[in-house]
Amino acid sequence: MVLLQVMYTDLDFIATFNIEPEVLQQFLFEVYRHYNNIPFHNFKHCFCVTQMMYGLIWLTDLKSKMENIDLLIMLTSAVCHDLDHTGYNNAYQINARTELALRYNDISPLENHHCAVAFEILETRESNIFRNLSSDQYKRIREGIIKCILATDMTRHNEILNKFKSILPGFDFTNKEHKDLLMMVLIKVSDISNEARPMEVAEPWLDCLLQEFFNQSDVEKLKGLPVSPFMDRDKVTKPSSQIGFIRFVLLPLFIELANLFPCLEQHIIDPVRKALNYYTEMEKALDKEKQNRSHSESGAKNKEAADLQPEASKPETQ
Ligand SMILES: Nc1nc2c(ncn2[C@@H]2O[C@@H]3COP(=O)(O)O[C@H]3[C@H]2O)c(=O)[nH]1
Ligand SMILES: [Zn+2]
Repeated sequence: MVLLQVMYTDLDFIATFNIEPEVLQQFLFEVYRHYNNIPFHNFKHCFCVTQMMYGLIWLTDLKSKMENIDLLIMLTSAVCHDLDHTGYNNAYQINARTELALRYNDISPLENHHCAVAFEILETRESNIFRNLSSDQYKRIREGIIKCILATDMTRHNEILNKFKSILPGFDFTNKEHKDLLMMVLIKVSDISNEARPMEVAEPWLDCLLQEFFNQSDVEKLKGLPVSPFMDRDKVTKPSSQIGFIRFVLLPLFIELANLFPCLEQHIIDPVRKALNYYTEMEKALDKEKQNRSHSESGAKNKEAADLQPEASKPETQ
């Protein structure tokens, strides 16, 4: 929590937006309290995503390209983006007809909820870090945070990526539509950036994600609900989960962002390519192990069959 405070201070938010330190502390404490103790979507995930956003802001020198209020929107969106996640994704919410799905009519139920919880925290004066801003500024921040948090729904991934691609050739930091899309891409990149971290950090995060996935699919099986194949413990392995995700989701997104900010190539694309190699090797090793196992199993079966044959029909041994 202290480190998050440092990020707000470091980016000059405290001074620019007149945020009192006790209010920031109270806000961050409320945020902390509203993350659940679940394997993946917990406060540590919130911290990692915020830290990545903070790192990206500095690496791309966004301070010189965007207004401070936009940076405040991005960092606060990262902090709040998974508030009160219960460990069950939107597909589950919709299929199980949970309270959230009913409340939000199946439209990004989780993301709508994360955002609503954020603004509930901000409704309390003691934890409202925006309380010294004008109503126009508050309005702009609210609109921005809603846009950013709702952009983290992965069912909108292609829509957002394609729009971003289409504006990239003439990207203009003074164009609101362009800036909004960049902010959405930045939170998306931060949200799914674990594989850009060192392997010792990334792999345990994958274990946590799979634990949450498997838990969901176990419950879905018990309740007779549809099970997503990428969450099924009988179908998924670590490499099978990561190879497709890195190839078809991470790299295409990260490459577009690096088109705008070439310095990111070394920071986010190189490590992700390394991770892809790592999981490809792991896949090969698993395949080999599987082959060996099936060979030895079929060898054992043959031997069993041979042992069951009558003496006369057994092959001659020398
Ligand atoms: N397979 C895989 N999925 C991921 C990884 N990181 C994030 N995701 C998925 O991307 C989603 C982003 O939004 P959520 O946090 O709701 O849930 C996340 C996961 O479903 C990863 O490293 N591997
Ligand atoms: Zn997240």
